[in-house]
Amino acid sequence: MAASRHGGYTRDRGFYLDETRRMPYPLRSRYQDSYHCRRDLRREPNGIHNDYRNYPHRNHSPVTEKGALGHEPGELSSDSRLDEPEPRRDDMGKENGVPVKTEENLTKKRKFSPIVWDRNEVRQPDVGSNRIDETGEELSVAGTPDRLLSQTEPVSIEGPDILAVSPGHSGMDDGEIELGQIDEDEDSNLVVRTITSSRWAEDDDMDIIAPKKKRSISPMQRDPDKNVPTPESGGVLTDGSDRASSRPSSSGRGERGNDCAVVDGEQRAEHSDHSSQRGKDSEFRRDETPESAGPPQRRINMLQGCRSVDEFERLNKINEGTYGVVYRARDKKTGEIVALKKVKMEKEKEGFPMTSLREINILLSLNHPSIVDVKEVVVGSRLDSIFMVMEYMEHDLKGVMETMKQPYSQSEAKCLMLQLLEGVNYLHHNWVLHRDLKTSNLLLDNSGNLKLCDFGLARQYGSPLKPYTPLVVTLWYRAPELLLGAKEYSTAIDLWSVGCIMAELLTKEPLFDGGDEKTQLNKIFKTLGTPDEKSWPGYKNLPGAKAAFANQPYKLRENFSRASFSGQPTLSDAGLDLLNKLLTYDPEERITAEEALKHPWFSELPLPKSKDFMPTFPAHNNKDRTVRQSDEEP
Ligand SMILES: Nc1ncnc2c1ncn2[C@@H]1O[C@H](COP(=O)(O)OP(=O)(O)OP(=O)(O)O)[C@@H](O)[C@H]1O
Repeated sequence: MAASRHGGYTRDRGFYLDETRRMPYPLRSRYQDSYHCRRDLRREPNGIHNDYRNYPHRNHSPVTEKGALGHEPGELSSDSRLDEPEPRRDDMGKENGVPVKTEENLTKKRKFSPIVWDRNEVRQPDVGSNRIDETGEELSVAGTPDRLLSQTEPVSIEGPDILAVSPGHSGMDDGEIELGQIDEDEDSNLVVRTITSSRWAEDDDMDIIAPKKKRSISPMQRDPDKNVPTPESGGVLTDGSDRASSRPSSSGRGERGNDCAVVDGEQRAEHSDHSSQRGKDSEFRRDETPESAGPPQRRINMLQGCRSVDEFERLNKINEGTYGVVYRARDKKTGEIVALKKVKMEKEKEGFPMTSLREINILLSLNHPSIVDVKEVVVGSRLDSIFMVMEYMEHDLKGVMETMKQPYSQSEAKCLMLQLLEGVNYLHHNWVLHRDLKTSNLLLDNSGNLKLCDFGLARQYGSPLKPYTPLVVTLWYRAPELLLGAKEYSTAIDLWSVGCIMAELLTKEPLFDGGDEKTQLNKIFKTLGTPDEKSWPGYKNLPGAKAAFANQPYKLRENFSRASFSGQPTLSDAGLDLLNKLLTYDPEERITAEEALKHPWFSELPLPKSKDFMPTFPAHNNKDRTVRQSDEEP
């Protein structure tokens, strides 16, 4: 496969990255110390990557007279973004001795993100049989042969070691979180990984989590050609020193303990302080995002010592999705209102559902204001059910838009889009594809915060590459490459969904609301024009492109031609440009989240509305009513 804008993998060179920015933070910090370090990485004295200076708001000129330039109430003032003292820059273009991103080296930077592709041939192990691992220990393999391909395939949880989840990293790949999963390395050696062999798990931690069965696999699986650790190869931890340095901050994070959820109080406090501070600030400041602080290091022993769900008073059912029922609940001890997502287990005969395990692991490893926070995992009173305790958000975007009379204005849409893109950018920088971005998976609170939820389809990606199903992403938000059966896909699929969401914010109508895949494609082509080899090189080779589609012209502009409620155009030319870039057919050419955040639409008038001035909505269905057992389990 040739080099790609969104990633690269060749048989000869294996998976390669041109920039360490695509690596999970611990990986990145390690690489920044090595010769792989890129010139354009800004590195703070504490080793944390920080690229806030490229935040779009920083580039536009100050507005001196608020309101005179047509600001809507609550729009961000440019002045406030220029308050921070500029660091000293020396002759070599370094700030405080650190190379700095400049327009020049930014444009030179190659844009790579790892690509995910399907492999047609997957050698499957004898499932159900036991295997001998490298240590000579017999390992039991649970699950079914096609579990690597299945999103919903449950795996059995067996033994004390696999009750432990060590999610304190951004780079948990399936090989690590899927218990008892067989992984296939480049040399076709089958390796059984357990959760405790996560690349962030330290030996001593493993002793605590799994004192009886310590299964060792090589913690550093390297790309065979480049000798480079990759997310899916599970490699970061080569030795103790690497381990130490791979953690963005070792201070107090991931302290071991016997509690179910060992969350460092200081870090948690930092996060909530941070969130509330962000709520107060009327601007987005890239330098404040926890992205720069790296993912938290948390460790959960899922069943041992977990709090019981009885410690929460269930107030009302919020919603029921495919994978779980979500309740609003009150922590009896602290009085805190939380969301409890009950993991659906009824249909799972063979153990804990994979999607839920994946969601819990991924959410626990992430830490960003635009990603819903999972506080802990609790168990049902009969120990037969699992609940995720999440921060409570009053609304989801889908519900809110159903009640709105008018669509969001441009400045409101910009406020939401920035938060959405920040979240997606954070995910992609941490090698996570969400794969199910849609309005019902975007939570809103009455302080103007937007957060991504539902990571049931999310997964880590990287190398060695594994087969991923194209049947991801709810139809309306599904990228054309998935609809046309592309065998490889990457971060670009999430950006397509973001484009659909952007259009929906501004029109209040789903952009492409097909009832089946063919209709969905037809609706896309009707608006964006039918793709061809010129607009999308390689299009003709896609399995679905063999079908004859009528030749349609491009007419996206028409969707936004009418004036908005406020008399302004629903979408400016710059806004249309961003939308076009998000809805670009060729995934290689589709804009990345990082690029989108710098798009001029965000810095032109009307400026993004401050969160403080975003519309609020009455909480629906929130009349406190304790949910009885009969409500919960019919
Ligand atoms: N933390 C939260 N606070 C408030 N409401 C929430 C929260 N998490 C989820 N919800 C509500 O529950 C709904 C379903 O949640 P979620 O999408 O996580 O479940 P799911 O079973 O994975 O859904 P899906 O069928 O979309 O896959 C959301 O659309 C939202 O309305």
